[in-house]
Amino acid sequence: MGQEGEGGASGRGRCVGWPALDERRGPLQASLGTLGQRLQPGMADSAQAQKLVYLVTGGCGFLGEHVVRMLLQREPRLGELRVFDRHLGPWLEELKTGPVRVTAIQGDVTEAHEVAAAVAGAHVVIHTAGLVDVFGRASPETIHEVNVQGTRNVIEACVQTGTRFLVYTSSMEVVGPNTKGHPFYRGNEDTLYEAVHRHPYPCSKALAERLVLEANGREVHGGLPLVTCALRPTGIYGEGHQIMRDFYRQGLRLGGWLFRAIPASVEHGRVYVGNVAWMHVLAARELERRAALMGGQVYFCYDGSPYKSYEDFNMEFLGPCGLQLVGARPLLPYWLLVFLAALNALLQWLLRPLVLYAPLLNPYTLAVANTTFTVSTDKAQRHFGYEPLFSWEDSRTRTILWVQAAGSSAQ
Ligand SMILES: NC(=O)C1=CN([C@@H]2O[C@H](COP(=O)(O)OP(=O)(O)OC[C@H]3O[C@@H](n4cnc5c(N)ncnc54)[C@H](O)[C@@H]3O)[C@@H](O)[C@H]2O)C=CC1
Ligand SMILES: C[C@H](CCCC(C)(C)O)[C@H]1CC[C@H]2[C@@H]3[C@H](O)CC4=CC(=O)CC[C@]4(C)[C@H]3CC[C@]12C
Repeated sequence: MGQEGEGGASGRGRCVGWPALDERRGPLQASLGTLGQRLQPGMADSAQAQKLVYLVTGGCGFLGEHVVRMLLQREPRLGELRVFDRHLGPWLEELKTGPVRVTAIQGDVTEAHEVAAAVAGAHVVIHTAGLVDVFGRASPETIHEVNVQGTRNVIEACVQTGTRFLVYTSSMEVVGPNTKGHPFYRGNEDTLYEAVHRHPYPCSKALAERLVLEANGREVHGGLPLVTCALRPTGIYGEGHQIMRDFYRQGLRLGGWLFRAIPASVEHGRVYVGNVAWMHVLAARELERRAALMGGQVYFCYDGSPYKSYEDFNMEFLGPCGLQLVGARPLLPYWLLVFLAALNALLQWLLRPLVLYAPLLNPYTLAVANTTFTVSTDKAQRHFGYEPLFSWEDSRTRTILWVQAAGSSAQ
């Protein structure tokens, strides 16, 4: 296991009301058969020029697409790129004409045999697939199944087939904000914080992250050790960010106005998607060479994005697109927001048999938006030489251009 991060913001908090890890064992072991004997990949004995097979799960999602494109642009050792997702994007077709073999695999991470087939023969797995739901769209069981059991299936597939390097997309949410609303101010991977989760999403990410870190050092098929690490993005923004697009459309519907709900003093950690993708690519590349240092470690994702409240940060992009945020202070008292959030939760529960009611405001999203959570760390730089690829100015410009295009295409 790793040498850093013990006892700090390690995400080994409590998931209130959730099953312990060992209660759900995956069926992969049984279903694999002789799959693991087909290929025995390992970068340790690879010649310098050997081309590598990468697998990106969730490769058609917001982050996954950026990871896929980043690998194609910036990973010279890439020989084949497997993109695994439940829903494949049409944009994948254009990538198939390039020099690197791109294999699109439609599959479900909860299906152990599908994961095993995709992993077999891969040198590196970047596991970004996940169910990102803090709005109550999916059931807690489904979130657990995809995020925890899906991750377990990925780990078991690596072990069975001999894949040695696994990078997991975790989340800041494995640390907090916690249910008590304690601020996490410019914290790092070692900052002490009481991680207590009640919501299914952070619970599932925390459990999955633990699985990944505990799998570090396990012997994979062929006898070599598995090397794993977890990256924890804060709130990701950039091209493809659906919530940003939704806020833009909402603002347009309201005649160009958005109304402040959260005090400007509440700082929220944000990181540009291109930099998060770059961090994944670098971590995956360096895992072999720096296995002793990086194995079993967690890294927050960070870049030069400014510390601001969630709404003020969004205005960095929505402002240049013509929207205005009304109010230097929240227009509604906080108790009223709490009441409205609770009302939304009640309505969601009452209406569930008839219709899915899943507004942005609920007790959980309000608590997250209203709690300071920012990171300040250089661990990724120290461990694997990460420097942001995109400056804040680049990230901002790229995001503005995307919001403008995405917003106008909806009109
Ligand atoms: N969006 C954010 O601000 C943050 C996201 N993350 C993590 O980053 C990862 C990617 O998130 P996003 O790109 O934002 O979400 P996304 O929803 O855009 O992408 C997730 C992808 O996973 C795929 N997927 C979902 N269930 C699957 C299944 N059962 N089998 C196969 N594929 C499946 C989806 O089809 C989708 O393409 C997730 O693991 C999430 O927890 C972490 C921190 C912040
Ligand atoms: C939707 C929230 C903002 C609405 C607040 C309102 C209704 C008062 O205007 C978003 C505020 C913070 C976001 C979350 C945060 O960025 C951390 C996340 C990490 C993840 O791993 C997944 C996404 C998210 C939970 C993100 C979701 C939207 C917010 C709650």
